[in-house]
Amino acid sequence: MQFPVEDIDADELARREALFGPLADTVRELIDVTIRSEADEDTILEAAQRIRDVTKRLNDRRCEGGFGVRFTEHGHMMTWGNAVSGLRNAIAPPLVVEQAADGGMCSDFTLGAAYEGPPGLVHGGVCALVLDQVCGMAASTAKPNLTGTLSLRYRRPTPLGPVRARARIDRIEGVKTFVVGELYDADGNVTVSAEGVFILPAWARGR
Ligand SMILES: CCCCCCCCCC(=O)SCCNC(=O)CCNC(=O)[C@H](O)C(C)(C)COP(=O)(O)OP(=O)(O)OC[C@H]1O[C@@H](n2cnc3c(N)ncnc32)[C@H](O)[C@@H]1OP(=O)(O)O
Repeated sequence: MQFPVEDIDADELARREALFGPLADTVRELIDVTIRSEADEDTILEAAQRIRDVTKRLNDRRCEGGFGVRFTEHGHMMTWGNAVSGLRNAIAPPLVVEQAADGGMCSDFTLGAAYEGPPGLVHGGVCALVLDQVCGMAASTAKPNLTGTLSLRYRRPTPLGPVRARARIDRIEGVKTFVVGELYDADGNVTVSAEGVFILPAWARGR
């Protein structure tokens, strides 16, 4: 696994964040309105053509593969392509994950129409996606741990709208970190609970 280091200082980092963050925000809005627009046919056809045109321009220069996990020379980690929290990923809700008072991880975010499964409810796979990330981050504060096993119990439906995710380490046994996590709806009810085993992979041991 490669973790490239980019030769950029704090000002250049801030410039790139201010450039690419709003682009992803705009595309995220576009995804939402693509699902929900009731505009007339001409408007939809024109929009599709204009989006094709600008996509072609953006495609002129791009990196190969995914964005990856990159670092600045000062050790700032850029996970900008991450499916859950990536600054440049319009598919990401995106989650801002913070350290909670209990030492675990916590995030408050909103899941709109793009994350729907049953009508008005968050897709079960999206619940798993979010919990994998937040549990993985709780497990990885010191070292990078990958998901080995993630078990979920869907206790009640998760309505689209404001959602909270929490996760904390339950125990550590050798290279295995056991994590528990939950999703909560806007009323504070637990909708999904998770138990995960996160593993320090063989290639990262001793580093
Ligand atoms: C850097 C920033 C991080 C931010 C967090 C991001 C969160 C995102 C989380 C993810 O999405 S990670 C991506 C999804 N996960 C993967 O792609 C993992 C794919 N699987 C692997 O790479 C390897 O199978 C794995 C690293 C999980 C284990 O391989 P190893 O060769 O390191 O395991 P090894 O055979 O040495 O076993 C070590 C211990 O783990 C146990 N183990 C291995 N695989 C397991 C498994 N799948 N589930 C539970 N336990 C497992 C194994 O029994 C053993 O237990 P003991 O120490 O008690 O003997």
